Amino acid sequence: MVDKKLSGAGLRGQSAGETKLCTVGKSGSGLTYCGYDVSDLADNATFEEVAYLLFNGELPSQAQLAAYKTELTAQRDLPDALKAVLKLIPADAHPMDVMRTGCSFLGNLEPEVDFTQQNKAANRLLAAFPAIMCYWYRYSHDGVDIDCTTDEDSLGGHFLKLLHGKTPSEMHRKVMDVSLILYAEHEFNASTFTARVCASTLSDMYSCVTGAIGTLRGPLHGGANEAAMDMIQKFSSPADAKVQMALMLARKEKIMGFGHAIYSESDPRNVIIKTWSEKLAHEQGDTSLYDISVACEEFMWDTKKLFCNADFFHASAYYFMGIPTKLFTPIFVCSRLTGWAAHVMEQRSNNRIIRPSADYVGSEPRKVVPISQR
Ligand SMILES: CC(=O)SCCNC(=O)CCNC(=O)[C@H](O)C(C)(C)COP(=O)(O)OP(=O)(O)OC[C@H]1O[C@@H](n2cnc3c(N)ncnc32)[C@H](O)[C@@H]1OP(=O)(O)O
Ligand SMILES: O=C([O-])CC(=O)C(=O)O
Repeated sequence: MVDKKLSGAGLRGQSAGETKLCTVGKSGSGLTYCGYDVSDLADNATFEEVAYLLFNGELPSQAQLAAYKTELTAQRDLPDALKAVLKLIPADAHPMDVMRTGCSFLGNLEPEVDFTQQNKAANRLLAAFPAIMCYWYRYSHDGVDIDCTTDEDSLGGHFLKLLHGKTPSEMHRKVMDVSLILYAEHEFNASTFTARVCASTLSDMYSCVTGAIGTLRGPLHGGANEAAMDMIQKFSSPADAKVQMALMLARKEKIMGFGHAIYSESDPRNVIIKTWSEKLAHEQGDTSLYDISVACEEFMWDTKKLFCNADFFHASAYYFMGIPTKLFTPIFVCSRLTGWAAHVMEQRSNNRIIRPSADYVGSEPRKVVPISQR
């Protein structure tokens, strides 16, 4: 086997197509959606505006946003047949498997019959994902058959109310909204590339998204926010974090929530969610988990020059809002659905089946020896 880095393993550094949707790490850092800096969007737009931007290429006017939100709000409830399926999934199932099944099953009930329905299918999934996650969670964990509609205006607020059964604070609504914006789109990351490969065969939207969910599930990708949470909860103090992490590195373990395939200097989403994590820590009057997280960040930079990616401070931020760890990656799904669907639409608009080649490193040509002689 040749050296992974020299051989271009993981297609690193190779262009696999064009996109108008996003730039990532152009100068070591930096993230833009359709030309807008992500920090500008996080400060001055809502997640629904970002979803509209990714699907339409432009930010909405006031009237367009109002119409879009009305459309989304009307589609939040789930069909009874889907609720019945979600009720069958046990409490110890992984919620990403629930999301995958929920997406796939909805595709059976409301198929995307042809590509003129692509926006309809994408918006339906966007509106329904919080309920798919929370309906299953509340039924399997609390035995409650929740109402899948709420009076919350934003998707983030809607999710929090479904989960906690009470009206979220203004600050929690804002943090959810920012989080959904930060996770919305990221060029040809592994899950989006999965969706584009699937789209390139002219498959349907639900298949593209179902495949992408499976790819996001892994701890080297979206699953890192859960893995980071599991790790920081094991540390008793900032000093302990540094000792434990040194031991992990000595054992050649990966530290989840650090490093990135594209950014070389920093992940611009980190500073934004870190700021909110700190505010949430102060709001709830216990900064110990935030302090431990900061110690992890300092240690990884000092010892390995590795920086936090988007996932690391999302862990503590979600924790401070009372979100169970196992739902962290499904929230990523609720957001990244917008990027996936936008890429599916872009792929379809100028399609050629994605089919790279492989360098063959197997046996020389040989003949089949009859089974009795092997
Ligand atoms: C939203 C997202 O999906 S962001 C990514 C979320 N994933 C994680 O946080 C998982 C932890 N991080 C990682 O596994 C990696 O950094 C990835 C998967 C994100 C990127 O992988 P790659 O592009 O292959 O990493 P890269 O080639 O830059 O690694 C360089 C070196 O740093 C090491 N390294 C990279 N990240 C880490 C880490 N988190 N912990 C310890 N070592 C690391 C690699 O093992 C490699 O070491 P080596 O030269 O001795 O082999
Ligand atoms: O781009 C990547 O490889 C991973 C990532 O940060 C994301 O998908 O948000």
